[in-house]
Amino acid sequence: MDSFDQTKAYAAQEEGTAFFDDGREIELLNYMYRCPKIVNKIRGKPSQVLALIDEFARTRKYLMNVGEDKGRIITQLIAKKKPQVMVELGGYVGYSTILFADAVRKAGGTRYFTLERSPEFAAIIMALVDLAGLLDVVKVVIGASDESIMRLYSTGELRHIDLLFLDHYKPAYVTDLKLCEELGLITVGSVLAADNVVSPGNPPYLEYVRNNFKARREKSIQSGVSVEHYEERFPQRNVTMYEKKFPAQNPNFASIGNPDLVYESELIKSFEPTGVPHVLLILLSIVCLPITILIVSTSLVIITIFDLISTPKGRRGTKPNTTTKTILVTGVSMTKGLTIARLFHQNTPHRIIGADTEPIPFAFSPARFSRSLDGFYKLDSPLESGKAQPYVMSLLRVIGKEKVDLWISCSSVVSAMEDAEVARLAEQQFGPQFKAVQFGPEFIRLLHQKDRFIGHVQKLGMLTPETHRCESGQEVELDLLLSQISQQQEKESKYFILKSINLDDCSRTNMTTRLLPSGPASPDTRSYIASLNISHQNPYLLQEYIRGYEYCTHSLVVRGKVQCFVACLSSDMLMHYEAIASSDPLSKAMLEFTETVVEDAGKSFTGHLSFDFLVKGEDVGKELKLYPIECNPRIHTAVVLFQDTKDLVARYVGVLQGEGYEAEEILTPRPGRRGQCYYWIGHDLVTLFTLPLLSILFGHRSVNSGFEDTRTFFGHLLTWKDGTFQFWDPVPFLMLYHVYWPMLFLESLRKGKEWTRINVSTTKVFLRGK
Ligand SMILES: C[S@@+](CC[C@H](N)C(=O)[O-])C[C@H]1O[C@@H](n2cnc3c(N)ncnc32)[C@H](O)[C@@H]1O
Repeated sequence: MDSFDQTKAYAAQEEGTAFFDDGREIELLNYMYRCPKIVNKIRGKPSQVLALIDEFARTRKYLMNVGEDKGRIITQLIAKKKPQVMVELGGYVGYSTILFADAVRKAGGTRYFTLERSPEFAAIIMALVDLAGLLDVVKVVIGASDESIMRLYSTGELRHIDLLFLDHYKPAYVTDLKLCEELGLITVGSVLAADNVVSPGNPPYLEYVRNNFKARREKSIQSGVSVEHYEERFPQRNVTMYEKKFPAQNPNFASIGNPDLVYESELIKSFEPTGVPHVLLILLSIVCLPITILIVSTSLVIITIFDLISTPKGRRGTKPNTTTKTILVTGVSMTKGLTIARLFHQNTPHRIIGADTEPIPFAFSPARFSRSLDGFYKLDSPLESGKAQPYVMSLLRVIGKEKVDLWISCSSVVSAMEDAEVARLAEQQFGPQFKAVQFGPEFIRLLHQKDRFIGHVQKLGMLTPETHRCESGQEVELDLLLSQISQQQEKESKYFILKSINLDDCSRTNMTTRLLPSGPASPDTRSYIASLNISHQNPYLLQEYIRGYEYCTHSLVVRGKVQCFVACLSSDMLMHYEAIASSDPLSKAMLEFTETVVEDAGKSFTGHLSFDFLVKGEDVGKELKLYPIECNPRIHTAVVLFQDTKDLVARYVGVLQGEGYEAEEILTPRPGRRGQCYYWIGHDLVTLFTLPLLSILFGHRSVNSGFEDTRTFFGHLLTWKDGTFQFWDPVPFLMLYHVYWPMLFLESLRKGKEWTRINVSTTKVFLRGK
């Protein structure tokens, strides 16, 4: 972001409410018209009218205008989105009206509505808009915003809003937005720009536009169509700001909004989890270090005493005998791998070897320090070298050197194909005594790629979202059109999203998705499609957008039989996992789907398998419809739900035993002492504790809403289970938060990169270059 030019600063904003409506607006009007020569010079020239308003605000009195800096962000948005119709809530003296209406006209737009409650201010807007020569596009609408919206809608003057700028009474942002949604003025493709949502803050607005479909649906069911008041969630000064001028600011219309609309949101100048400065996170790690040391040393002392007084159960020091096997677990830096290694350590006499890549020197894998491992190997990363060979070779070397009997592959998406190749090569090289929990290359090729997987599910005769593989922008447009023609009988119109087929999970997080309506592509849709550079080398999947909850599953398959299974609500961003009861019809339906895929694959199918589904019809009495959207033929973090299920190891050991040893009954997670909810404290500490606290401190959030998050944080701390911390094996936790992450943050600081997303459970950080 460019730095702010101090010479352009407005006069300081006066304390209290006396920074507007004290005669200064009329003073401004006189200032603008004080000299006929100046008036003639600036008439019809919006930029010069704005320059004179800026001059007044700099040299005379402060004005609560959007200003040059923030104004530029919106004019750039206008140039990009080219709205035909733009609406502004809160016009004041017309600064933003002139700036944006000029930009809209230049971008080919035809109408700019500015809604201003004060008749005096509205009169000033009219006078200045006239001076700027913009009366042909601008319509000044006097009255409370919701009444004006309703009137413009019912008279037919306003049918659709392409761009909505919210800059009026903060508690009315959500109620007005909902009204626009319900009236169909805001639809898919509409763009919202809201001022002051970060500072002084507008939590209800941010919450509303950022809620996913599920949260919006729940919220809309809870609040129904009652008139919502958000005043208590704002600092007093935001609520009373216009009190003198408009004593009552209650919403006049109860609106449910349109819960089916999901917004993409972007914060400019933010205090959000995404991109929290590395320094802050390093500081947090330092501040928490004494507490972690206290907890870890206490558990170490207790374990040592316990080990001394009890008959040693551990296998360290005991000589391996013929029944002791060597188990290799890859991906042990991630919670999923560590969970498997720990379960083996606690419940079998076998030797456990861990292996994983380490992104930079000194960012030691936390698993190196786990009591569960008898050895650790660093693998060459396929990401760093850009080649599969070094990774494959390093893994084969470990298998050979350690004479591994069973390899449990828990690696991540970046080595999906490589792991399958290692399994094939190792079976050839080390003979039938070597076994792997890893599907072979033929299965990975079928399931890993999104389009092949959907095709395969269709072949099995199961439901899928409408999906098209597209190798050019024209193909996308044609498919959107054909879809509309084929669905003319249906009441509901379909929306689509575009997913890159080549992108892996890491790149996917940086991808912005847009909802595309079926039918002829609008210029906006067309330019979005063009921006993706879809080609034969860069194919995309045009997939029907299913409005529903997203679920994921995890299963272990041995020789074509499902051995363990769990389903939960997708929680990629929240990092909270809670199992759905195996008796739940939804869980049963997902298991049935899994079994159909597994059965089709036959007896050579051994590995971890997980699916992502979107689900429609969960309401009582409706037909449940599962739409598989992706298959991940590898272990899922949801395996953490098996942390207290010791029978799981027997299912893995079954791989070493011959055919016929597979259990008939499918294992589901056994609830631990703290139930079946897992979280990662590092994630919650930042998102639910530190950031809300900082936001309150900087006045970005009201105390009430900030404390709501803090309460949730303590609730998790007391009743949920951390994915990494185990009392008998506490050092990986210490290393994760006080060595691994700080090293990674220091490295990204050195490289000048910002992070966009952190996954504490998989120890992955996604960076964006500056
Ligand atoms: C921050 S100022 C707008 C500044 C303006 N957008 C600009 O940048 O030049 C907020 C304006 O919203 C108006 N306002 C407050 N409550 C309103 C409501 N319910 N409906 C319409 N306007 C309202 C106030 O009178 C004030 O003029």
